[in-house]
Amino acid sequence: MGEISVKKDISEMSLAFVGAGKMAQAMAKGFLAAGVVKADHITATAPSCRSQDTLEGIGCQFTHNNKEAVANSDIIFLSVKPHVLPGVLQEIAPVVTKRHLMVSVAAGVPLQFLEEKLPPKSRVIRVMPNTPCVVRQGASVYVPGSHVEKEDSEIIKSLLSSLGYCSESNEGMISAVTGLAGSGPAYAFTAIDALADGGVKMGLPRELSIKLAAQTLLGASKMVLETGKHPMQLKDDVCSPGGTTIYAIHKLESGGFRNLLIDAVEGACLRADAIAKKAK
Ligand SMILES: NC(=O)C1=CN([C@@H]2O[C@H](COP(=O)(O)OP(=O)(O)OC[C@H]3O[C@@H](n4cnc5c(N)ncnc54)[C@H](OP(=O)(O)O)[C@@H]3O)[C@@H](O)[C@H]2O)C=CC1
Ligand SMILES: O=C(O)[C@@H]1CCC=N1
Repeated sequence: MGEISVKKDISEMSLAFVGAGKMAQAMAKGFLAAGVVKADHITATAPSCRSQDTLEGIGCQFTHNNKEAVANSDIIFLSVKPHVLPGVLQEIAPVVTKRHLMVSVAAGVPLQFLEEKLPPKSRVIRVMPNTPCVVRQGASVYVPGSHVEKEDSEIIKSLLSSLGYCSESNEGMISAVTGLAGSGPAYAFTAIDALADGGVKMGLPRELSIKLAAQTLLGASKMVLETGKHPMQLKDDVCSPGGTTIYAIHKLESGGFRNLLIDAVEGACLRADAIAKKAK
């Protein structure tokens, strides 16, 4: 996680999450764990009280009033579901000013749509984060809108880097990023659960199975990131000739394991594209 020097003091800035659900909570908790933002500088909004205890429990403010939260904050994370976003943009547009840096995490909602629904020249950035932000192991990209200044991008890069890996991207890539990294944790959780089932089937206790499965994926991921070796070379290093692993790999290949993962990324990517078309 590289440190970035930003002239404005981010720790003095106030953040609002419009939408206080799973993604907002993951980011808010990650920011607090990283110590980049003060808890009492974060406000989250939602129509119900579902998330209130969690947000207040970590020292953040919670309100049902979107306009007030936006008016009193510098950086606004639009963290409602994509189909809810048009109504929210219409509601908050009257209080959005030059002060505000608007950051949408909504899958599939294009920058042009966001910019058109907000006052002219609004500074808008599109971000695709993922839930491992909560443990500061997120993988995010951001795409600056047409009226974003260099320092705005630096602020977002600095904030997102505190939550894990982050890079600037272009909007043409963001659906694919969504299919791979935005949705990706769900594939990994499913893989961990299935591996744990395998352990249980072969006689291991459930708790040990889940730990072994999760730590195995964590260790393998770290090896890819830290050795710089190609994943298939690392796979070959585990496969002893005539040993156990190549028998398992044969089973995976027979079942179309790689095809399924490629299809999964493609499916989520195409869904993000379909959401984008609806927003136009
Ligand atoms: N979950 C993920 O892994 C990821 C999600 N995203 C994006 O993040 C966004 C949020 O997703 P997620 O957190 O999963 O969804 P959740 O359903 O967990 O959260 C949505 C939040 O929006 C609130 N909300 C609903 N209507 C309004 C409104 N009119 N004004 C203010 N808040 C409102 C909900 O309140 P209430 O609880 O009262 O209904 C809830 O707090 C989506 O656009 C998604 O595409 C992006 C990357 C990853
Ligand atoms: O499933 C979704 O639509 C959101 C966006 C990426 C991850 N979760």
